[in-house]
Amino acid sequence: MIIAIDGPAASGKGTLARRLAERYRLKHLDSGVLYRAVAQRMIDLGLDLADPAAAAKAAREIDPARFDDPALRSRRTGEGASIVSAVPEVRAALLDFQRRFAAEPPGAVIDGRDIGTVICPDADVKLFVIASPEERARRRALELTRAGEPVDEAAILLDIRARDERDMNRATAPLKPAEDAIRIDTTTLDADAAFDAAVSIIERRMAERPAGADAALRANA
Ligand SMILES: Nc1ncnc2c1ncn2[C@@H]1O[C@H](COP(=O)(O)OP(=O)(O)O)[C@@H](O)[C@H]1O
Ligand SMILES: Nc1ccn([C@@H]2O[C@H](COP(=O)(O)OP(=O)(O)O)[C@@H](O)[C@H]2O)c(=O)n1
Repeated sequence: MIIAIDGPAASGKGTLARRLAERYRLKHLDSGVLYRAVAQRMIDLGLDLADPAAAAKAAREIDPARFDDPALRSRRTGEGASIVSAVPEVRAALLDFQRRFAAEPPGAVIDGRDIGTVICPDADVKLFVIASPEERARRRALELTRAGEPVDEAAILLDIRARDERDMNRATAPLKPAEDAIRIDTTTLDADAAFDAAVSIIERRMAERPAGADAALRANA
């Protein structure tokens, strides 16, 4: 069973993905961490984030052991991730890792920008999670402040809008819903309500499928 969750920055994808992975006992991958790791490596080495060749090299050198590094969650690294993620060679270098992760049993919940469209086009369920830019800026500002990086919400809103623009308009794997994705607007939903909405979509999808197709998932849930 593969659940693909895409959507813009701070829409609540990761929170939802973690909870769904727990509920259905699937593995979880926050694919954004891969792009953040590329940007962080470049920042650590003092490289120019706008240099595509350097970004492609950094993408081949990232170390999964560092994915938990809190530095990856910083505002600067998130911005950097959005810049390096537009480089086709960076995306190509990170493709295998994600496909292998998805293919390993018992299946996975993966969140990002292109999971339902490029990484796992055959995912069993595709969700596209959105929220208004203002609400996303409020959430991200709160999150960064709690993590010890006090920020100005107005500046975060500008970051979010710039990131949406870059992510939606790049030539390779732009942020967009897959044709068969189901949207969840979390602007007025708290994390529990977003989770309930997702579970009912997944249960409905399972009920529509031929008997036995989701036996493993039912057994896990
Ligand atoms: N439905 C929600 N309502 C309010 N806050 C949320 C909701 N979902 C997530 N959050 C909070 O918003 C921030 C961004 O959520 P996250 O799941 O990391 O988003 P994304 O993975 O889309 O960037 C986190 O601090 C998280 O706790
Ligand atoms: N599957 C993905 C995941 C992230 N990304 C890029 O990586 C950046 C950081 O992703 P993220 O998911 O960690 O960002 P947030 O949504 O948590 O702010 C995004 O702005 C995208 O540009 C991507 O291009 N494709």
